[in-house]
Amino acid sequence: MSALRVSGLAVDLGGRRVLTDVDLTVDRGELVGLIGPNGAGKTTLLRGLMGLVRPRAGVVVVEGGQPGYVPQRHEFAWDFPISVENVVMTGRTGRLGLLRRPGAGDWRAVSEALERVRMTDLRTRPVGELSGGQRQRVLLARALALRPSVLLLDEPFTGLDMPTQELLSDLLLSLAGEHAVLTTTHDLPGALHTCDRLVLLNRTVVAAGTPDELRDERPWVDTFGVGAGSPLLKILKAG
Ligand SMILES: Nc1ncnc2c1ncn2[C@@H]1O[C@H](COP(=O)(O)OP(=O)(O)OP(=O)(O)O)[C@@H](O)[C@H]1O
Repeated sequence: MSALRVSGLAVDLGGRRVLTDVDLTVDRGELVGLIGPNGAGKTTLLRGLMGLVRPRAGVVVVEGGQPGYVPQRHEFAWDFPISVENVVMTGRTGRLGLLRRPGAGDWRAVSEALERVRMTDLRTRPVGELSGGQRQRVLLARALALRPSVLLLDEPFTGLDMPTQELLSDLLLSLAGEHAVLTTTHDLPGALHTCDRLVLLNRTVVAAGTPDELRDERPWVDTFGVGAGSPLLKILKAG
């Protein structure tokens, strides 16, 4: 049984159909890349899987109930005066409720999550002082603090330098050992190199498969609407 199962998902925003008839699965042990042009509905799909937008139709089944969610970095208020470990604790506030103080078990989950992303040394640092790569790891730890089976990440590589991207992609690969990981990305070469499977999305799933199974140009042309000489297709050939 897949850790994440989506079937027939449709989402309307502002009176317009943004996603239609989306089917996908992600198994524990898989790192799956969600790829598509700007406006394809990638973020909307992740938000639909999180229950942040109400689907018009379809079924979403998530092992363990709630996925861990890593939003785009710019969506987080980094200038708020709060330490790394307290940001990671907010990943559990849904569990805590408003009136209960964090208990030993909550702090243990936070410590484990910080250890997993190798941020323990910086746990008391104000988040406003962190680099982009460190911030990305804090958001990942915040998602891990819930100990989810399914991890959803929205463009985690954007704005990171190459070595930091490589570190993060190694981290995601190792997390995929114990989780089902679905990540949106515009880094096509990175996705072809790293992901177990790719899902090409443009309002619906145009194609899905391993990078090897997606060597053919057709689904990429259909997804991105590019012409024959497009650099995107050259990346595909080079990969
Ligand atoms: N709150 C909203 N109200 C109405 N339309 C919206 C809303 N949020 C997003 N949309 C529209 O839904 C479509 C999908 O947007 P979404 O952000 O999911 O795309 P995306 O694939 O994540 O794009 P990008 O790669 O640019 O991040 C776009 O046409 C966008 O304009």
